[in-house]
Amino acid sequence: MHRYVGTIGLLIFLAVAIFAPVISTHDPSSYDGPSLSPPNEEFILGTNDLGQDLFSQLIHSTRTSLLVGAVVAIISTMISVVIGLLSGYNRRLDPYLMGLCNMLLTIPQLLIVIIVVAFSGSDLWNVILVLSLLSWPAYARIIRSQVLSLQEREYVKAAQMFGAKQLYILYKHILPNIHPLASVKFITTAKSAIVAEASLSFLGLGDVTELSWGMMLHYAFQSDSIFISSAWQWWVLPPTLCIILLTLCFSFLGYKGESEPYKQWRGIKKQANRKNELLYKEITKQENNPNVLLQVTNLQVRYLEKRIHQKNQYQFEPALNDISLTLYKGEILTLIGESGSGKTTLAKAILGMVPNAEIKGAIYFQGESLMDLETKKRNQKRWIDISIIFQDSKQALNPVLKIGEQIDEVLIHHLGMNKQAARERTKSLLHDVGLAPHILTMHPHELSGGMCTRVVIAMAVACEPKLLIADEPTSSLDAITRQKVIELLQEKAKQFDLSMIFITHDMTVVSKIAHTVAVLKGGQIVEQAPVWKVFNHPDHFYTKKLLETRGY
Ligand SMILES: Nc1ncnc2c1ncn2[C@@H]1O[C@H](COP(=O)(O)OP(=O)(O)OP(=O)(O)O)[C@@H](O)[C@H]1O
Repeated sequence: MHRYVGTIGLLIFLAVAIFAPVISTHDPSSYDGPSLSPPNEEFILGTNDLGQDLFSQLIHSTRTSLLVGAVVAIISTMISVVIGLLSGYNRRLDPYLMGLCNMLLTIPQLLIVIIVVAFSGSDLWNVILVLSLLSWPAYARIIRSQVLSLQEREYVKAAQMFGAKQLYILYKHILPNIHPLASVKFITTAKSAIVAEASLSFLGLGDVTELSWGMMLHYAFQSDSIFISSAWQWWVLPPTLCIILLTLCFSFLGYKGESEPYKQWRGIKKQANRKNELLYKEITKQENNPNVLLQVTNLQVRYLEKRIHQKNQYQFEPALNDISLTLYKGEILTLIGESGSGKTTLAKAILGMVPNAEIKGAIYFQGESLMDLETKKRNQKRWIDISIIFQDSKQALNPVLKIGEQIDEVLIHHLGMNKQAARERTKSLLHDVGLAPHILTMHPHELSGGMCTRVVIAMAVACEPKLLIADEPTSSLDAITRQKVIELLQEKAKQFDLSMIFITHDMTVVSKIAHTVAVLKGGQIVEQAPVWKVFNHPDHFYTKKLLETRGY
């Protein structure tokens, strides 16, 4: 909607600029009327102190503002993109180009513009050139960072490895990712160039041979009559409003409003919340079993992004459908199923970590409804009551913090320990997971994948939670390390009377660690049973197929 308003507004301004000679009723520079005439039939917006028609001046000024905005935006965006690309690609040129950027960024720009225009003459093209040359550095830096980061992405590396030419990579992978930045740069620069030109003209530094809204304001404020008569209403207000409206049109153009699917989505979420309320009431009526740790009832999760568009209607496909499961204290439940069956979504839904999704159903933890909790309270449960270990342990650790600091942070923030006590406990936690004390001062990139998994396990059990959710923690480990990590988790489960939801594709791991197994297929649990039953007498044909393909 905002974009439509912006585009229509800009098109109107553009049409006015193009057809200015046709729309205007007088020659804007001729002295056709009486001095300071109020609006009347002949002079729609009245006249200025020299008897010139203000309406015609206003219409012709649109050309100057649009010209300045468009040309400055084009030149400045092009310079930003070229300098950003050169700097990102060429390591030799980079320090010089970035040095220039930094220098230009530290100089007060308005002052420079005023000095340069004052000395070089206030010709409109001088103003355009100065504004263009001073407004590129900030975005050139942003584009350079983007180029540097894109060059490290897997898909760019893969393209380089299969021998793709630099131009191909630039066209196919780099430019499409820079395009949104360049669009934003264009819009913001056009907006500020229009305001800058108007300000310069207002200060008397504009081109006196070109009509502009700023120049109209400059002449208006030079005339004493503006302060003692009502002439300001037709001399000052219209150009001021035009500047505001044109910049607003650019702002609207750059504003990314709520998309159509999102609007439908909000309606769906509202309905879900109402249904959830009814379900909670029903469940809370039921008696609580003290041995039940986690109770998931009729859980349905639909992602905003997982949708199909049919007959002008968006349909959001469920990633999880009607999931119900019970986890008892001390139980280790493994979740198995093919890729995309919803295992990770279930883990994240329990922790409330799927923000862009509609969630129906109920999740009770120790008799308390997790979905009823405010986000802050639910987040507080993380680490203390429920911990999660993600698939890629290295990614879960902060690369710029030392391992010791990361574990200390959990203990200090969640258990309120002082620094010294936290450090002692961190040492003992690392010892428990079989890591030497010198790990404390190392960064994640200095550790192997298996060591990172151990660190994450140490963090996950640091606050002695009741439930640990482990999402394929062993998938990237070799057989021996995998075995060690499994034993470690079993030991921790015993030590802290921990219940666990363990997600894995590995049947050997299931057979070693699980008490019960839940088999997920297409977002639904097709079978849930004790591990011996699943391995010996699976009920569902999908479970049988899954076991057969894994050689069981
Ligand atoms: N952020 C998301 N936005 C939209 N759809 C998503 C998102 N995350 C997951 N999905 C979809 O939800 C479904 C379940 O995904 P999920 O990651 O839970 O599967 P999984 O069983 O954990 O897979 P894997 O074993 O490969 O990790 C998939 O169809 C996936 O496309």
